[in-house]
Amino acid sequence: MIHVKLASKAYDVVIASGVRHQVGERLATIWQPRQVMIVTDQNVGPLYLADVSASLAQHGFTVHTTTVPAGETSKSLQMVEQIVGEMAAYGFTRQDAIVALGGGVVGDLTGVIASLYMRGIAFAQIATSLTAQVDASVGGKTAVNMATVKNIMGSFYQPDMVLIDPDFLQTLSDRDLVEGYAEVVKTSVLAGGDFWRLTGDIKTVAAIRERAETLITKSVLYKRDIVVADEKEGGVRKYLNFGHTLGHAIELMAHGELRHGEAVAIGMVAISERFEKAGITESGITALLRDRLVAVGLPVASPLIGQAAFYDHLKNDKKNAAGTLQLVAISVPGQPTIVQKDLADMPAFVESR
Ligand SMILES: NC(=O)c1ccc[n+]([C@@H]2O[C@H](COP(=O)([O-])OP(=O)(O)OC[C@H]3O[C@@H](n4cnc5c(N)ncnc54)[C@H](O)[C@@H]3O)[C@@H](O)[C@H]2O)c1
Ligand SMILES: O=C(O)C(=O)C[C@@H](O)[C@H](O)[C@H](O)COP(=O)(O)O
Ligand SMILES: [Zn+2]
Repeated sequence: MIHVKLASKAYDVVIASGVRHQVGERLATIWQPRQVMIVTDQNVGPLYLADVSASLAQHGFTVHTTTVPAGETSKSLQMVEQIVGEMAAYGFTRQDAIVALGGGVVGDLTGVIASLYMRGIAFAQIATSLTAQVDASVGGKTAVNMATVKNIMGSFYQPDMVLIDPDFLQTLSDRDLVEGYAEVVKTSVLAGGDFWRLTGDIKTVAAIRERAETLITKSVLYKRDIVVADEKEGGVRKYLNFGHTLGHAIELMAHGELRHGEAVAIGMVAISERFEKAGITESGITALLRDRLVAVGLPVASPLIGQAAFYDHLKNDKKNAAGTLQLVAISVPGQPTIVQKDLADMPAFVESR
């Protein structure tokens, strides 16, 4: 159990094999009986929705469910409106609750609805993908997309509880597992030390599966400490965006061909390469980073980088202030830093490797 204690709110992240069968009893420790809307997707629902619904019903909750199409397109305002409409039709009030059962897409979407419905209702995350378990379910970033801008609408809205069962990963495809592992590598290079050494030992997809619980725990602990220090990304939380400024541009330009973590893998290597050339990242770090990603089959390059549309997307980065981007660089593993760069200078910087 990892406790997240923020100024405004505190909650537990429970990481335990089998916790997927205890959803009702866990949530009954923090919530009175009430209506609960479970949001899931078309892949996760058939596998786990019946069990989770039954567990909640056994503990006195009145359960409703809604299932969205799997994939990034469900992170839309239209989906928010549809589910808010369903909740209103069931008579959900401020005393009721919403539960995300799925990966990062379902978690981000459900978080937006939780923060908007009657200006905010109780919210829990049951994280089923590696991305959700190591990153998305913790820290309260919620968001939906426009076709041309990633995560453009959202909020900081913390869950009341996060349940992470590593056994969910048994049904996750290798591609989706490896995508989540990109965020693990991100966190390990930010953290340095033992965590960075651990990802250096992982050479196969099987090894990710074998070490999943350790990787989840280390990732959540690191993210917890960052979020507690800086909930709303005024300072150190920006580090969690390593690889994302370029990664989000690549993800959008790939029109669904690349998963979030795959684009972040490309983004991390691209930015690290440029900062190494500029002498900000110690020589040799990019190769170490690239090797870890390549070992498990992640992409590390893309012809999309440097195309005209690529520079257009950079201006939508949330770390853009008055035309100056704040880019995350790694000096050495364990020592991230922010480097300011004018948007106008980005083409030269990107061409500089
Ligand atoms: N809020 C945050 O801090 C944060 C952090 C990282 C990523 N994200 C967001 O998360 C999203 C990516 O998350 P994701 O990689 O989980 O994508 P996803 O939610 O689309 O899940 C990936 C695929 O795996 C399936 N799936 C999930 N769990 C499964 C299971 N146990 N068994 C079988 N199939 C399963 C899903 O149906 C989907 O097809 C992106 O939108 C990204 O922007 C948010
Ligand atoms: O929790 C955070 O803070 C992160 O930046 C985690 C990222 O992995 C995640 O992809 C996040 O959604 C990116 O947020 P954005 O602010 O760049 O939209
Ligand atoms: Zn991410």
